[in-house]
Amino acid sequence: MKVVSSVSLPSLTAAVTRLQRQLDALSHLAPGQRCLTLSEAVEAPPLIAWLAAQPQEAKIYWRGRRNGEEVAAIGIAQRHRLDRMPDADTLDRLYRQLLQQDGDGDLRLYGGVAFDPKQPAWPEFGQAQFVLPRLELRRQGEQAQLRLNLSVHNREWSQELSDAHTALQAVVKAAPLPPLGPAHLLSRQDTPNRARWETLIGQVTHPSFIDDTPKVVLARETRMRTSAQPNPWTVLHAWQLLNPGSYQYGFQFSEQHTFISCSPERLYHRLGRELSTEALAGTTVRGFNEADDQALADALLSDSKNSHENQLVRQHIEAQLSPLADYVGVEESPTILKLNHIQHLHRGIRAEIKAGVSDLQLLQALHPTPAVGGLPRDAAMSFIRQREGFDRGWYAGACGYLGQNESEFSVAIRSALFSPERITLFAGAGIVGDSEVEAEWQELNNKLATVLGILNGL
Ligand SMILES: C=C(O[C@H]1C=CC=C(C(=O)O)[C@@H]1O)C(=O)O
Ligand SMILES: [Mg+2]
Repeated sequence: MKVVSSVSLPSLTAAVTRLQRQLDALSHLAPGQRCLTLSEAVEAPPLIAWLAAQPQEAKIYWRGRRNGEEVAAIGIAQRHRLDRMPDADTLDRLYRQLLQQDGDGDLRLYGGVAFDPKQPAWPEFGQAQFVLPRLELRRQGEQAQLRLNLSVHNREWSQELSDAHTALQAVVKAAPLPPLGPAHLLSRQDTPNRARWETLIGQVTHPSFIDDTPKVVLARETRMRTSAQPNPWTVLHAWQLLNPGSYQYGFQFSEQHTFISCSPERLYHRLGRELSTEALAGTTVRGFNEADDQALADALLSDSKNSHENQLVRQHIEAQLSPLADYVGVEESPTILKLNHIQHLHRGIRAEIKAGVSDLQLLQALHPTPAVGGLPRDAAMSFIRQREGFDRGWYAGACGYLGQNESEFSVAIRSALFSPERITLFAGAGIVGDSEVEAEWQELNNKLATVLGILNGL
């Protein structure tokens, strides 16, 4: 029989006080140790609302697709920002050094890498940025932990203790999320526009191109100006309610710019040497009723263009993982992954990676997959870089966290960047030989429908 504890969890304020006491008792760090985490059980507030209310930068929200774990993190104990993509050896050294610092084995660096290291980086985000947050609220069901991370990376221990005190003192209670409206759309600009899209599809599907480059995922940037800027955390919250089975995350390194995503796509999840990834490509809309919805799903499963889109992703992932793994297994028949407005073809892929293979090797092997880049990777990336007409930045990049025993990354599609002057939305579609201009343009619109619905509700 399960014994239900009658002892209630401490409030956030009480947990902060307890952490302050733990901090007071810490005058030194054990020799050789570089990081330390203090933690307290806590009765979790609504995490996004708590995060939105905090005065401290940076703010990170993460909710994985797997087990409902939710994280809200604030402040920075360590920041690793790369403005140019360093070579693999430098990255590998940095990564191993970071993970060696791990005190309780559960330290996580949250962040992301851009889609294309050869495109100009988004200011504030960089080509890659990972942070060890100062404070993390991790919630799993009713259980939550408030974690305070301390680090002596590039600094004195006494300074670190004093900064940690300041961060604890600045924590405030959750407040209701600011409402979305009222606001209205002032302007909208699509890059590429419809005419340019037609040209690009013509170039990609031309026999002389497609024979060597069977798939290019072309994307569109939609810039919108509204009469009042909605709070990005309120938008993320509304989005997550509509797609509860997707990854949900947000990165705000300063108050100016916030990148949010409600992505259905996993790049990979690694637990020890067990790896789980997927081929997610091929799209149709949802039906108005159950019969309609099933008919659309059946049509998607038997459609040759969409099957081809998915197969190319699957084959590439399998080939990329094989040299790094003792075993790779792929679901032969795709299944349907249903979202609020659209449905996708999905193939689960599992692997047991070889001992010693690092997350950076995995990131380099898997990212970007042909679900967002194309095939062959270099030719498709070069086409996108030269012709698409905007910098993808973190859209279609990889966002998540690195840990010693466990790491997880999502592909940052279905995403939006909030800037002082505008909101930028992104959507892409896999272009293959049988692609049709209008159908692929509609697919972009379908992929934006959920977030546009939220923003139109302003
Ligand atoms: C590139 C995107 O979606 C990818 C993921 C799923 C299905 C896709 C498709 O059917 O084209 C795309 O490959 C995006 O949403 O921006
Ligand atoms: Mg498609």
